[in-house]
Amino acid sequence: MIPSIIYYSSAFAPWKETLNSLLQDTHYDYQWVPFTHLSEVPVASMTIVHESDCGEEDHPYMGARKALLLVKAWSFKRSLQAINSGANDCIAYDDISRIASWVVAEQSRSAWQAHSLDQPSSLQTVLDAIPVPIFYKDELHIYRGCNRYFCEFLGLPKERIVGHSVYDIAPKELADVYYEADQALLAAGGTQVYEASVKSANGDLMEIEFNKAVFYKANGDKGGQVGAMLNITERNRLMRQLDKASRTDPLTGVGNRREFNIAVSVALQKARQSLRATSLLTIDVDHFKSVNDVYGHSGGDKALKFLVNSMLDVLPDDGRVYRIGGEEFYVLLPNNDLAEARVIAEKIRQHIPEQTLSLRGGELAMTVSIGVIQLGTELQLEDAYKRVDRALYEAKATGRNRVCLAYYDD
Ligand SMILES: Nc1nc2c(ncn2[C@@H]2O[C@H](COP(=O)(O)OP(=O)(O)OP(=O)(O)O)[C@@H](O)[C@H]2O)c(=O)[nH]1
Repeated sequence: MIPSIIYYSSAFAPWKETLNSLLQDTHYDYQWVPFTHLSEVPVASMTIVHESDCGEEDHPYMGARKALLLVKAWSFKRSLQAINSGANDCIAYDDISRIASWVVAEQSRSAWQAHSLDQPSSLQTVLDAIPVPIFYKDELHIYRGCNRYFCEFLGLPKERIVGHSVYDIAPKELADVYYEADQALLAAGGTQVYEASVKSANGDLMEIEFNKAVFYKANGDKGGQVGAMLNITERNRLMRQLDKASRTDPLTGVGNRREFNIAVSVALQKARQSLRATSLLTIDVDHFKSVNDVYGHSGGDKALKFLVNSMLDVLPDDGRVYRIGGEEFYVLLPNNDLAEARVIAEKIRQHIPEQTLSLRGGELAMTVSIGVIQLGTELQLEDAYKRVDRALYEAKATGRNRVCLAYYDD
């Protein structure tokens, strides 16, 4: 017969021989192994630990090691406290006959458990068929089951997971985080959904959506929690890609009106905090229709891209260009007042005609008309857009290739 191993902590050593002689009357063989810290003891072992050898940091390890806690002064309250902390049972250290019956009962229970774990269940087959890592833990945070994908995700065989605490399968820093989250969910009950970055067994960093729920025993007590880990890395990547596309002008690569609306709101908020002024230029290409007429639509497209690059040449580092309409652009200057914005607008106006683009059919040089306004609060934005449009119209009406300023007092 294979001897059953009993792990024991040092303060119990003087009582070991007395217990051993009692156990000799049973039909079992026992092997004794001393330990100094519970984490050294293999999971699912029979463990006898004296309270003087056990601190609070050992509690997460107790449940997975079927720890019998021996106490100096036994009371029902003390026993309950120990069991709630993860101990399998709690007995007075000198109550040797009770300790002996615990050892025998535990040994026979383990044999039954091992037997039932070997039996495949239909629930396990269902879990294994779901292509998402799934696990369940009892109220002491011990893994009681998981599916094939959970094992693959962790890169561990099932025997290394089931019956183990999170401290047995994850580094302590991570285990502390999981343990705390599990405790919070168990205390609150119900369900919990959150996203976290997790490293899989092959080292890939994945974005995971954890869906967890507390389950209850037949008597209504909390039994533990189940968790499913949805890999949302690809979904999030696509969402980020879609979001970027929805804010970008595909022709020129600069932001569109949607991106501008977000940017102007952020700029005004920052400007209020830093007491800096923010200004806006609205820029429209002069006689752009004739560019299309002469060089064709694709020539016009090239001209628009070229124009954006020419504007960027002379913008301050924090200035941003947005394409608002066909050949109309906004330039947001988050740290410039009206006077500074006017200087920048003039630079753009002069710089653009100096740039020539070679197109099939000839060399193209363009001019632009520009309206300039210093922005007020977010509430005044609609009014500001109207006013700066009027300034642009004035630039067009008074000969084009001009900069006109907009004010609030007209
Ligand atoms: N190639 C090209 N042309 C565009 C695009 N979007 C708008 N347009 C053209 O831009 C031209 C705008 O013409 P108008 O609004 O009449 O203005 P304009 O000719 O620039 O004249 P002013 O603004 O009055 O100086 C039209 O011919 C549009 O077809 C685009 O994405 N690509």
